[in-house]
Parts: sequence; C-alpha cells; structure tokens
Amino acid sequence: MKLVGFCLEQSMLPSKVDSGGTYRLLEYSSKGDKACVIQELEKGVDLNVADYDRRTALHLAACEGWTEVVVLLLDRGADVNSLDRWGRTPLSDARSCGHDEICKILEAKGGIDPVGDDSQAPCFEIDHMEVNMDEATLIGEGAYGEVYLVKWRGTEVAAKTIRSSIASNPRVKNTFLKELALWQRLRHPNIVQFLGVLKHSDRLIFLTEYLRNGSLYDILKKKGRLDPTTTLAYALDIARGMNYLHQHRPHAIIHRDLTPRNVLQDEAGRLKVTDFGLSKIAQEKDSYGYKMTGGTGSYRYMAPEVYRRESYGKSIDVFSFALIVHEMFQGAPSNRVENAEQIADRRAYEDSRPPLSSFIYPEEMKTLLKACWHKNPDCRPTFEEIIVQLEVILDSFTSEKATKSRCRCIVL
Ligand SMILES: Nc1ncnc2c1ncn2[C@@H]1O[C@H](COP(=O)(O)OP(=O)(O)OP(=O)(O)O)[C@@H](O)[C@H]1O
Repeated sequence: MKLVGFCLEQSMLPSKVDSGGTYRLLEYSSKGDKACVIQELEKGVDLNVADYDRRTALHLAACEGWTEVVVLLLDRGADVNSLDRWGRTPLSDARSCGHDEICKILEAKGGIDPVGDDSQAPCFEIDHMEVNMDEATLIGEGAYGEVYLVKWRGTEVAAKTIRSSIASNPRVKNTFLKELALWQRLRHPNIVQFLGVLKHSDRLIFLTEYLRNGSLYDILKKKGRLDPTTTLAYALDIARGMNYLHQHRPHAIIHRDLTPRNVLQDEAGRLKVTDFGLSKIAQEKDSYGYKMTGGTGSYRYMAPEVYRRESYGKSIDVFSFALIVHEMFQGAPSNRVENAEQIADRRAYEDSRPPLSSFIYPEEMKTLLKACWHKNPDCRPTFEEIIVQLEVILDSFTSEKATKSRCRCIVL
C-alpha cells in the first residue's frame, strides 16, 4: 500500500505506538474472542500482562461476562487476584457487572473481592468527608459545571461538580445518576474511569480518574497540527474506546457528544474518552428550556441527522470521530471563524464537508474519512472496521518510514 503526503521529522514521532500483541490479547479478551486469545497466547504473549491501568486479560473477560475466556485464562494460569489501579480484582468486576457464573468460577479458584459489596450498589457512593473540597484546585469548566483536582484516599482524582440549576431538577438528576451507574460498570484502557458519586454532599459531585495532560482540545491548541504517526495512534485510541462503548451489551452506548474536549490524555500519552451519554442531560435540559451545548463546540462535530433532529444510531459518533481526526491532521477545526451552528447547518442541508488536501492526507486516510462522514449513516464504517483500517495505515506508514530511513543510511 502506498502512502502519500507524509513528511515529518523523526523527533516528532511518539515514543511508542501500541499496536502489538500485548494490546491484542487484552482486546480479544475484552471482546470474548476465544480463538484469537488462544492464538495470542500461543505466540508467547504474557498471560498476566496488564495495561496502563494494570488491567489484565482476566479483568476484561470477567467484566464483559466471557465465561469461556475466563475459564481458558484461569486454566492457563492467569493470576486470579491481580489488582488493577483501582484495587479491583477480576471477581470485583464480575460482581459489579452481575456475572454470577463467572463469580463462582473465580471464587472456586480462590478469587477474592477486596472492594466488597459496595461495587453492587446502583452507583458507588463515597462519603463526602473523604474529599476535602475546600482544598480543591479548579482545573476547568464545562457546560455542566466545574472540574476540580482533589485528593481521595491518597490519589489525585478529578471531581466534577454539577451546577445546581441542573442538579436541582429531580428528573435531570435521576437521568444523570442512571448514566453514572452505567459508566461505573465500564472498564477499558481508552475510557476514563468513573470512581463514584459523593454522598451527602450539598452539591452533585462525582469522581473520575485524573488525566494530567488535559484534553485533546488543549493539546491541539498548544501544539497545532500533529504529525501523522501521532494522529494515527491517537485516532486508534479514540476508536478503541468508542468501539468498546458501541459493542456494550445488551445496549450499545452512544456517546452523542464526541469532541476534542471529551477526549483526555493520561501521563503515558494514551487518549481516553469521557462524558459519554451525558449529553442526554442536555436533551433533558432542552425540554426545560435550556439550549443544546452548541455554544461549547458540539455543533462543530454534530452529525447531519442529529442537527436535523431525525432518528439516529451509533454512526453519529463515527461522523464526529472523522471531524476530530481531520482536526488532528489540520491542527485546528476547519472553518474556525465561522459560527459552529452555521457549519452544522451547511453540513446537514448542503452536504458540506471539510477539504482534504493531498499534501496532508494519505489516500487511504482520505477514503476512510470520506466514508466516516458519509451523508448516509448506513454507509459509515463501524469502529471495529475503522480500527482494522487504521492499523493497516499505521503499519504501512511505519514500515515505509523505516525503509526510507534505511535508504538514507546507505547513501550516507
Ligand atoms: N478527568 C479529568 N482529568 C483532568 N482534567 C479534566 C478531567 N475532566 C475534565 N477535565 C478538564 O476540565 C475541563 C472541563 O471539563 P468538562 O467535562 O466539564 O467540560 P468540557 O468537556 O470541556 O465541555 P462540555 O461539558 O461543555 O462538553 C476539560 O476541558 C478538561 O480540560
């Protein structure tokens, strides 16, 4: 495969692009693909290998309810009580996700659950006395409220406060807590980890892991255009997180507000998706006279069918994803000076799309982006398909670069 238009400095490459066997073992375990898990193990991938959040293949399979994969991993000697960054074992995950059969299997192998019964609560509650909000540092502000950096049980975490104008409405608060209860069940290396909701607080506050490097919006504002390898690695991170949400059972989770502000970066440089489903609250607000969050930038990434208020499905997130990838290649949103609502309007009614210059985009990337922002939602690829295509583009780009640098060595 030939890639055109890439021209970058070696020093701009990220130190590590994670597309190897380790990641695949975790991905296949999370998807319940037993045959592929066996294949990876036979290649010699370490059974107890963990991701940045110290989550192993057994954590992921137990959390997703893949009994056969759990049995396979245990039979091959997986550590039944490995602890992730949040102190959870595979049994803690199986319990909070209600996978009773897997709980029995893990218990029979000596599995313990240090998190205990708390994990079965509808929404994990944390006593507000455990967090001193008077010592909180303001990190940012969004449509729903302020975000603070706080300490909880010795760890730096983010505390998201919800404006009282929103939280005081019982219906909105209920929807919100339901979304959080769903979020607490999700575990994936590319999804921001929810930690719990503060109990007995006069405000509605919830805790998530703290991502030191801020949002993709901040990164693009600081660095401008990203080099193609970084863009492809970041696109893969977002696509993997989104694929996990879309493959959630029994119902797919649609993000509805995928924007660079809702993608955060951890210390290891990995991107994680956050705030999925919370835009439902914006819709609730609508019926109480609030406006959608277009002012915060959401219109810029909005699929035409959402703007036209038609029924929509998972592929609205694919549309937003394409615009984010485009923005990483460009360094800024297209039509920056134009009003976001006007842009959404032209996309919805005139089929307008951002330009794709041959100098910046490899041909395969152009084809992929055009498919992702296709006007017919049914013609857009799924995130599973996008991941496969991005991996091919990244592989061929990396090997083409290696060949080029070898050639340069020979000349020297
Ligand atoms: N878990 C987190 N770790 C570190 N920083 C965070 C975290 N969550 C949010 N932030 C920072 O706080 C800012 C505000 O976040 P918030 O989610 O409230 O709003 P937003 O996503 O920027 O906008 P909107 O809510 O309107 O979509 C973000 O832009 C980000 O820089």
